[in-house]
Amino acid sequence: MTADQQKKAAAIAALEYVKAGNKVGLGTGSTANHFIEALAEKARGGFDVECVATSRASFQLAQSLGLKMTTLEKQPHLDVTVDGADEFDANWQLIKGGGGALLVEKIVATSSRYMVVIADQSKKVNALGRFPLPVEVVPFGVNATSWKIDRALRILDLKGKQVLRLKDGKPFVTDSGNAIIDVTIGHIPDPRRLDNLLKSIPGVVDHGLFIDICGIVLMGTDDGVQTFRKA
Ligand SMILES: O=C[C@H](O)[C@H](O)[C@H](O)COP(=O)(O)O
Repeated sequence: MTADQQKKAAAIAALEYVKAGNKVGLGTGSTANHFIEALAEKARGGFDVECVATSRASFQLAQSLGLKMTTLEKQPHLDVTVDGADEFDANWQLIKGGGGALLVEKIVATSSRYMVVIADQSKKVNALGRFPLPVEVVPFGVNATSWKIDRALRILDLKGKQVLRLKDGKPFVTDSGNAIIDVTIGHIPDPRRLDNLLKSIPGVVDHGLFIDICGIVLMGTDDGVQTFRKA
């Protein structure tokens, strides 16, 4: 199976976690797109759900496929969010934000009774940190914020190589109007502590560590979809 086929298999398996009448958070990215397509197909058959998207791209896709859309303002409590991830570990901790949607994804996921992550098997890691950690920052004072990120890493005896994310040669702008600094760290021994330290920096809006947010991971493999579920 290709990685994309694994993503699709996981996305289809996630349909089982959505019940008729549910308010559903729709993730962002190539894996989440498979889920949006699968859910839209089910909805065309009369399955009634209302969805909140985590990005403009997901909103457009979902709407174009006929899914009934709402907003978190109108529906602040969702039943389930289904989203992809850049990495997940054995404790259901994640790194997300490769597509730049981490802030809204985290708001939507934490407004849901539970979050289901769908992934191909390349996303499973022994320890978080192989994927550069996306940190969403306010554009004002970005160099000062970057220095404070460095200081936070040093407190944990970590070093990180920071790169301002670009798109078409210009700073990438998130749906919320912020910039992203991608921080290559390597093995993150204490993601929870890093989460707290980064969140305490003025100028950091949020970051891609999703700690204690996800309870179920569905991973596509060559032998079918494997379920990792928190007890
Ligand atoms: O910002 C983007 C999201 O966090 C994505 O869910 C994540 O990057 C995984 O994307 P993909 O499913 O395309 O690998």
